[in-house]
Amino acid sequence: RHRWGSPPAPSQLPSLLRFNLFIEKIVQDHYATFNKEHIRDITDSLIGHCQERKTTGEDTHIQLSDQSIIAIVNDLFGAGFDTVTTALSWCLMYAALYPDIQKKIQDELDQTIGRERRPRLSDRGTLPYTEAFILEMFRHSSFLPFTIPHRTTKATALNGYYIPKDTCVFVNQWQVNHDEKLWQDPSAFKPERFLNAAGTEINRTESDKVLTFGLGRRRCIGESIGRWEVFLFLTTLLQQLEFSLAPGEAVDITPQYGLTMKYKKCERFQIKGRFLSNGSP
Ligand code: HEM
Repeated sequence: RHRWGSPPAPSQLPSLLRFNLFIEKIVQDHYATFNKEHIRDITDSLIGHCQERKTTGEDTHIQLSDQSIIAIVNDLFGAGFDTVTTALSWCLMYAALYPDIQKKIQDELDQTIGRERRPRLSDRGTLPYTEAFILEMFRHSSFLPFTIPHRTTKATALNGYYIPKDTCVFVNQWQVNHDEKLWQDPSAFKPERFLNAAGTEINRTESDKVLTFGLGRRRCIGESIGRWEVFLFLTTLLQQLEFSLAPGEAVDITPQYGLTMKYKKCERFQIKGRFLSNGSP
């Protein structure tokens, strides 16, 4: 089965097979080294859950087969890997395109965390400009333009629209994130739009309008971990490194249509260490 529902095109099969084998091997390695006293990650936790049910003889209907464990790990990798790496690549692109904005993030990191230690998850509430930048990256790129297609299980009405049973429904997140009725100058990249006037706090009314993780019962289950990952990787990178466009590098950030949209062209960034006295990479 293709990651998110639709059947794979024949050209995708080899990489999908490789992906499945890759996950299968991870699960096998976990089985081989499993120790219920030392749960290392979600794969261990699923195996533990499975074995516990086997030994206690609990309701076998809910028992997970080994094959389902592979499928669940597969889904989590599939849904959680490309999304977070795509978010990070857009973060770096906006940082390189807007050096002043990148500098504001780095000033905030220098003032709040300093240079002696690496950023931690617990720093997140103390870096409003960085948080505003991440929100603006999600809004402006809208790299997941649509949510997963779902099907109505019964006829319903929404905002005065009648939707028959068995209709395919999904949300156009890109439209919401660029709606001129909701946003001032939606095509501009402005992290400040999410800050209060003093620049010290996130304006929750504005941030709640950004649509990135879907809506309702089938919204993303990895939202929280996804936001934390983007925060931690981005702050760790920008604390240490400065990203810029390489001279003569052809850059085209037109999003390429797909499940997650990547920018069209940028082969490399120029990267400098921030703490090296001669500034060399
Ligand atoms: C920046 C990161 C991420 C973004 C933007 C994102 C976005 C989304 C979106 C738009 C959906 C579809 C929601 C809908 O159809 O209404 C979704 C579903 C899902 N996401 Fe994420 N996601 C991210 C990270 C993750 C991570 C890290 C995981 C797992 C650890 C994950 C697991 C899932 C799963 C399992 C679903 C399907 C949920 C269901 O059908 O009930 N996602 N995600």
